[in-house]
Amino acid sequence: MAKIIINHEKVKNIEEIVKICPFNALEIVDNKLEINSGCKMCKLCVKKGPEGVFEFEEDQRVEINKDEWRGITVYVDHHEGDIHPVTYELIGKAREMAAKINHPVYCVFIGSNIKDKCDKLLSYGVDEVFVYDSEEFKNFRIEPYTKAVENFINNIKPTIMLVGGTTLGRSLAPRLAARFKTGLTADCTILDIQENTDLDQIRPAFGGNIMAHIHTPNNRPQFATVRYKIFSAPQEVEDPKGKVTLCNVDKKELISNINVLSTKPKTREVGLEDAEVIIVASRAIKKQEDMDMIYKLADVLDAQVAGTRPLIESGWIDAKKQIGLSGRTVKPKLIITCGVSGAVQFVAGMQGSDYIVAINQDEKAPIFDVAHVSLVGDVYEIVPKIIEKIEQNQLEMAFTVEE
Ligand SMILES: Cc1cc2nc3c(=O)[nH]c(=O)nc-3n(C[C@H](O)[C@H](O)[C@H](O)COP(=O)(O)OP(=O)(O)OC[C@H]3O[C@@H](n4cnc5c(N)ncnc54)[C@H](O)[C@@H]3O)c2cc1C
Repeated sequence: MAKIIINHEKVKNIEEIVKICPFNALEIVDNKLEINSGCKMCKLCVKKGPEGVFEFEEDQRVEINKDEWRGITVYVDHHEGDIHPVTYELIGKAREMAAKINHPVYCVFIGSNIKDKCDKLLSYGVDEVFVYDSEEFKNFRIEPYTKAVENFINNIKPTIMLVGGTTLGRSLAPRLAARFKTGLTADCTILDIQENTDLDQIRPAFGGNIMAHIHTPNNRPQFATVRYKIFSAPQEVEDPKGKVTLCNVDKKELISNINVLSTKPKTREVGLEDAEVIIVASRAIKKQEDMDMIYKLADVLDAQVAGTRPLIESGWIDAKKQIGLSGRTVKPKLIITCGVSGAVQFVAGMQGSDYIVAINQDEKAPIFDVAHVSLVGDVYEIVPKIIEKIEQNQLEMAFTVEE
């Protein structure tokens, strides 16, 4: 890591020097100039400070041998052996990338009494599942789980680690990346691989206004988290050939400061992510009472109702029903957007939907760029017409007439 060094013997006017830093990272401690944790490494002090006081020192970069790191690994996210579907989606992406560089696909599976759950992973075409099955892993506790994955990485040296962007994954992946002093890109929306095994990690940045392309060229493994429903689960293979390898970590290494006294299962809500049909309300809906029209449409299509951020902010819809960059990512079979403009931050959360029907009175609305069916007109006229047609059992007509 790079650092900034202070040559104290060259410091003359200490009060003036501390003013240089716009982040207040320079301070006087016991009459001595110090750099605190507010330092952003902007190097302004080096450029603007008195000559010779500050020096920027970059560590010598140690070249890694990329050939020593083989395999794309998916961390198996589960609760008591019940595997989270994001795991299968990541296996699909891992297989696709592994085929390009001729690497194997691995899973690392940590828990208690989980050995017999490996068949499902193998059925998705995984080459090898590394299982850490022990009483110590009964409940997720960050320290022992980190230790097990650390053990796996040290032994197998995978070039990539893919982790679901779940509550658990978001806790585990950064800790591991820090332990291996390597990069982690959170919430990737696109992943690809280069011939030299560098991972192309693409995700929206700066409020969704740009797509950042991130690489980790000098470190291994490369960590990425991906939210549920970004990728699709692959087809199961007919004749799985992968194998299961049991692994162990010395119990002395599995010390935790967390003692789980009891656990209470939370009843799983059917979230937006699971909906097959979604109706999206937007700022085009003028009054809260008008939401009845949206709920009616949802009712006849057996759909869930979601909203754009302004609607959530108005309090008309629960925050869990927000679609987009700062909300949920969905991939339903059908999504009908009612007056949504199609801001990038919204589209980022739904563009993978199978069939997108968009209603907007502005024919230039960006939502039409991703829509399969574009209905240009007033949402207050079109939605009742769709409801009427569906009630008359003319679902297909509802769209073809207005197309
Ligand atoms: C960091 C950041 C994160 C964000 N995250 C999210 C997010 O997760 N989700 C999200 O939704 N937004 C998010 N936003 C906000 C986003 O930029 C947009 O402001 C928002 O999506 C717009 O919502 P809207 O389409 O309802 O409203 P508007 O953009 O105001 O669009 C209203 C649309 O309604 C149409 N219209 C009006 N009346 C009618 C009518 N009678 N019939 C038909 N059409 C009509 C108009 O033509 C217009 O296109 C985020 C913004 C930032 C900066």
